[in-house]
Amino acid sequence: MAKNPFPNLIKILIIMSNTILSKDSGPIIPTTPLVTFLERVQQTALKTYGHNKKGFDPKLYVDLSLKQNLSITEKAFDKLLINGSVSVKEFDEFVEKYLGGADEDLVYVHPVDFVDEPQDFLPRVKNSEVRRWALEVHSLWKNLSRKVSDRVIDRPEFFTLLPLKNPVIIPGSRFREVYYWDSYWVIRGLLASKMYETAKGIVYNLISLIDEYGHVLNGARAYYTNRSQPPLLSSMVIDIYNQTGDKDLVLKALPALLKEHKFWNSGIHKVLIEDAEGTTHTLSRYYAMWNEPRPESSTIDKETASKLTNNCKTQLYREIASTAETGWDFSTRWMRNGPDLTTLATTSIIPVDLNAYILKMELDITSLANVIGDDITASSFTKAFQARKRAIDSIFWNSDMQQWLDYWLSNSNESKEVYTWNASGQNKKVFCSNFIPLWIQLFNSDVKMVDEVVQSLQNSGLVCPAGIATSLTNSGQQWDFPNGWAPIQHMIVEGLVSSGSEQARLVAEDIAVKWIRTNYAAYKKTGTLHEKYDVEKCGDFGGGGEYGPQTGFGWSNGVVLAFLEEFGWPKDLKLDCP
Ligand SMILES: OC[C@H]1O[C@H](O[C@H]2O[C@H](CO)[C@@H](O)[C@H](O)[C@H]2O)[C@H](O)[C@@H](O)[C@@H]1O
Repeated sequence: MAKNPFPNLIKILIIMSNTILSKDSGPIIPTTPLVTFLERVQQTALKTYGHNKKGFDPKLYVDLSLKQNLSITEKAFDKLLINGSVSVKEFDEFVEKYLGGADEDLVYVHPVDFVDEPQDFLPRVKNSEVRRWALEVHSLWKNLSRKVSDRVIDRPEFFTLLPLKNPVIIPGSRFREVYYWDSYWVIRGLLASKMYETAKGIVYNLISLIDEYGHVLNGARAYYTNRSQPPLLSSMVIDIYNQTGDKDLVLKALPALLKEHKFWNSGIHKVLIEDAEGTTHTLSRYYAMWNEPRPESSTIDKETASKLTNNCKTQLYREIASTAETGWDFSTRWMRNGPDLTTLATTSIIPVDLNAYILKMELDITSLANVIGDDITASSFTKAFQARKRAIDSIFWNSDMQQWLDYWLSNSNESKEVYTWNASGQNKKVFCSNFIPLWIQLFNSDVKMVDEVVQSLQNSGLVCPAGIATSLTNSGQQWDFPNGWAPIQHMIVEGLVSSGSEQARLVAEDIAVKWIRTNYAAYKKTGTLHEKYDVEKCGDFGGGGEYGPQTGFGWSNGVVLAFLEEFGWPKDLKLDCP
């Protein structure tokens, strides 16, 4: 990674954070003075524009940069606010004079390995219309490719963007920086596009974040240092290795993956739970190191918490940030009383998908250690994945429902070091995450069992004309029906394919076709793939996301290309929705 904007400060603050305990007794990683200042600008913008500014996006303000030193800028800002409020004209003039635009820190870069038609591109796609469209999707990588501008490298303290060394692929729209778990599907697509250098560069960037912060950040911004996102780095590394055979990547990635594994299996992320047979298991949960409003959504979080007491506010802010760590921000999946956002209880849940991802990480670390002949690591991680397999079977599996269910930790257990499993702790509500273990060979090698789980998926109501929905609850939240529509269905599909069950493969292909068609419909309407869809009607998507029209969505590109690579396209099938 390039120069650290705050040389030793971040390290000192992280060390201090281990000892600072807030009222809700979790650790905190303090944010930077620049983020705190820009949050003030954000609050003032909302107050100044009021409801006159359509589509007010709080994130825009913490993505602005400084034109001169923070102290000079803050002085000018304080002077502006001397009477408590400011006119729209004065505020606009201040922003113009002192702050740089939100899109000036990452600049366009042509990906070095992009060619219009890669050799051996999607060999299974024979249908000429689909091939033409797939090449257009492939060319969308160019729209989403960025590198950190020279100004950020020269003056990192003026920016909230973190100075990553290699180019990145961004999700698009208001998400102007690289994101952790989005990068997994982006890389799957880049591999289909044969863009190996771009894919490796992204992985090296994520590794540099582990070197610097001990975990992969939610995204590459100073305000994301206090949380991670679903841990999929090992999957990115193994997928790239399987296609390129690059051992150097493995050598560089392995130490970082070991550090990341520790992050998810120690401190607040680690949970001990004793099952019905008296065996104690170690599992992991999401838990952000933050208990204030998320800087990028501060005005929204304050509004959400406005009716609570101060103690409850602190707790809610922790839950909100922890939910952002899940990647599913927000969903009734994390609420005690959906759709009431103030009842978020993410830190009290042991999630199925997180533990499946960590088991996958353990399997990947074992394989990667074998590649470089590190027998000690391979053998200790073999034990680790076997133990987590037993834990997942014991804590999450529900044989009546034939799926794996999130486990809710009971309040009455809170003061104990080891929680006690109780059948009533399993959340019986259906989410697509209940089927994520299928992605992993240890859970998909028994064809009879896979067929039963597939049956339960098909009966669940989650399989819609647009693919697999995230939940069955219509809460208005982004990760609930009918908005919730997750790229993680790619993992379910991949698991069904690798199970070897004929029936499962047919179901997988059907889901992939639905998903591709929906994205095609979105593309025809907007010239880009879309983040959100109406799961009830293939292709009739709802409204262009929360914050206006999208300009691309990296993970959708990735999943479309990965599905086309696996299944090709049936010759006479139409791309349009039926
Ligand atoms: O700005 C609010 C939140 O935005 C992000 O979450 C959403 O977009 C991400 C980028 O595509 C995606 O990874 C995530 O799953 C989405 O819910 C961000 O990750 C949150 O931390 C942030 O608070």
